[in-house]
Amino acid sequence: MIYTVTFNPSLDYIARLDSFQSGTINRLNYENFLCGGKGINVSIVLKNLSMDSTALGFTAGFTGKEIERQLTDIFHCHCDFIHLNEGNTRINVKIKADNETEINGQGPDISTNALNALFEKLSTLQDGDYLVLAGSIPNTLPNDIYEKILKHLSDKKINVIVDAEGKLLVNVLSYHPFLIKPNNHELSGIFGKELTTVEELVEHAKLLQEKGARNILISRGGDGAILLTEKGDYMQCPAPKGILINSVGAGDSMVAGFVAGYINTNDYKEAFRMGVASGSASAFSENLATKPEIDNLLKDIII
Ligand SMILES: Nc1ncnc2c1ncn2[C@@H]1O[C@H](COP(=O)(O)OP(=O)(O)O)[C@@H](O)[C@H]1O
Ligand SMILES: O=P(O)(O)OC[C@H]1O[C@](O)(COP(=O)(O)O)[C@@H](O)[C@@H]1O
Repeated sequence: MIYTVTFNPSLDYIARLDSFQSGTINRLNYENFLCGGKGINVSIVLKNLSMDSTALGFTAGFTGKEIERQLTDIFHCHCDFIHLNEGNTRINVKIKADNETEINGQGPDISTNALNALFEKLSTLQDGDYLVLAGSIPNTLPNDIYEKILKHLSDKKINVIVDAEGKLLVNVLSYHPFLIKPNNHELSGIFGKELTTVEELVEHAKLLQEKGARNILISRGGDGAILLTEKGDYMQCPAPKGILINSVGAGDSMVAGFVAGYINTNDYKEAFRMGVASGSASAFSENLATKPEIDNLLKDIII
């Protein structure tokens, strides 16, 4: 089974306009509310690739209800969220004008009881399962929470994928996650310096491998991606050419594509191709990538 965990889901408010000016009234020419949050997006793209998963995490209030409605009724994903008694799941604002501006909320508090309920659900995972821990946590939680989950599961052989920033990510490395997916900015942030060339990115990703990560997928937006595998090799892939429409969820789609590709083929190169195709297919469409969109790019991706 595949499980995704989103501590901090979001209703993504996509606001499109020709140009955006702060300090004045801006009128939109397109708006939409899409359920989001990193693990949730992974579950949706997995489903688009005909792979079932269970979306776990925390939802609250009217926004939380809308996320569950969309996930179940529109995307046909299986979800098993813990409902928080107070607050509302955040709304993240994505302004698409001459450039992209994102305003991500902080998210509701997660009580100790709710946290315990998640750990209980995770106790049912079994050897061979895949677990995707993705996205930020409300800042009332300690940044070793992903590490605590891995510790809780350490007596089982779970393939853990972590897509998170800073300490939240670095703290899990000693538990040998199957895959981590920093983008180039997140990798730079971990080392406190701007990493731009392939050589610099690979050199620093290797340091994270030395700390325990098995496979590292570095996404680089329109510049493509790099994969370092546990076999000690690395490969890179340019991004397919296309028109950028909405990059929200491109990284999550890449994670979903990689996991689906690996489960189907047991081959890192194929998983990497599927990851790149899925990330770019999402970037080239208004919504998250569908299978036909992914297949259409996949045929031209050569590594
Ligand atoms: N402008 C783009 N053109 C083509 N592919 C893109 C573009 N933006 C993202 N992608 C694809 O999606 C992947 C993940 O995107 P990225 O922006 O790096 O992730 P994140 O959303 O986590 O920051 C990239 O490696 C690439 O394959
Ligand atoms: O949890 P974070 O880091 O605030 O990110 C949440 C945001 O990330 C997304 O999941 C998109 O992620 P990516 O663009 O990195 O794939 C949005 O749906 C959501 O608004």
